[in-house]
Amino acid sequence: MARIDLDNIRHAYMANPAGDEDYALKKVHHTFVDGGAYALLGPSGCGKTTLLNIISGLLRPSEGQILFDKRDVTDLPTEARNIAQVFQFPVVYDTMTVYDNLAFPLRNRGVAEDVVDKRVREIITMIGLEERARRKAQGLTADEKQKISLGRGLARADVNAILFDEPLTVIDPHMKWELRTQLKELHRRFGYTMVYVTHDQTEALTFADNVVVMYEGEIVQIGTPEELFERPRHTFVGYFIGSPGMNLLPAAVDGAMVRIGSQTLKLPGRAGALDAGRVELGIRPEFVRLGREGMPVSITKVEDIGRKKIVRAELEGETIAAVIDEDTEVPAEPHVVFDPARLNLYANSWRVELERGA
Ligand SMILES: Nc1ncnc2c1ncn2[C@@H]1O[C@H](COP(=O)(O)OP(=O)(O)OP(=O)(O)O)[C@@H](O)[C@H]1O
Repeated sequence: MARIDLDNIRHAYMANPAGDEDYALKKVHHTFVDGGAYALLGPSGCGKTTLLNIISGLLRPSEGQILFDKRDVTDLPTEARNIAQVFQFPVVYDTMTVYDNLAFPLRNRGVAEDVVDKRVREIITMIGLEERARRKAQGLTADEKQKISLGRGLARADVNAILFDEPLTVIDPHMKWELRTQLKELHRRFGYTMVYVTHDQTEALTFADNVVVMYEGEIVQIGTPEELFERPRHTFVGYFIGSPGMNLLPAAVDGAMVRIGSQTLKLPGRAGALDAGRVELGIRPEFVRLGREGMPVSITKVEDIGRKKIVRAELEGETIAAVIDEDTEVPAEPHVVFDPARLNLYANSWRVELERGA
């Protein structure tokens, strides 16, 4: 498998792009390490497929270079990049059996038949199609056909990378979970470099060690699920990851103190000089404590979500959410306290590193 370097990539679909807004990818400069499992996560239109197509060679970037193990492949077509791809909808040979479909990429490379057989049997078990092995793909359900596509993508161990573009869209919800778990297990066993496009945060967070969050043509953060939860680098990551997303409140900051409306709180460190612009305080709903002390709020809604409750409230004219245990009582005169260690500060949407020990 290979390390993939995206070296100052930009892409515009239009001729003669002028400003940043004309680029579907504004600037991407990142490395996918050899053997890493990455999920590209973001809302529709943020540039995930564009980036994946640049890696696979379906698209040549307007600017920048793409390197596989430090070798420039920017001008190489897909066939010359030695990658496996799994798309959103099944790509199978209807007249071939399930077994032959899975064997195809291996036989194509002249792999010995006994090796082919061992590998195909392994994959057929993984995708749960043992009983269909000798049947023609024609007549199988869309779900089963997509499992074959997925299996074909995993058949060869000598590819540089395996790229997945929303591969589980047509798979039923229960099987989705199972296939995701198996993909993760295969990654652990064989150390593939995998890039997996999805707009579903559960899918991204359960599949990948590293989640690449994209927003408006940029990578705003690459991190483990924990990092994205605890230290979102950008306000978009804060509210896109998590359910409900991070509370973001307009704020004014002075050293280690931050003001929201008439309330003043202490930050876990000092903020250096900030450029003028929008300053926001971020706190995850899980770290908002509801009780009789702290900042007064008025409650607008309480939703039961099983073992927890989501409380929606107004604080200093802003709407916030708190996630509390189901048996926590909502007091008559409610107040909230923010866990000071969990406060994040944002200037113009980007996280401000606080100077600790101040
Ligand atoms: N062939 C194309 N020609 C012109 N514009 C395009 C083309 N393909 C994509 N775009 C535009 O580029 C931007 C990024 O699209 P892209 O398909 O990469 O996003 P995405 O994150 O994969 O979205 P989705 O999840 O909906 O597939 C969008 O504004 C889209 O309209």
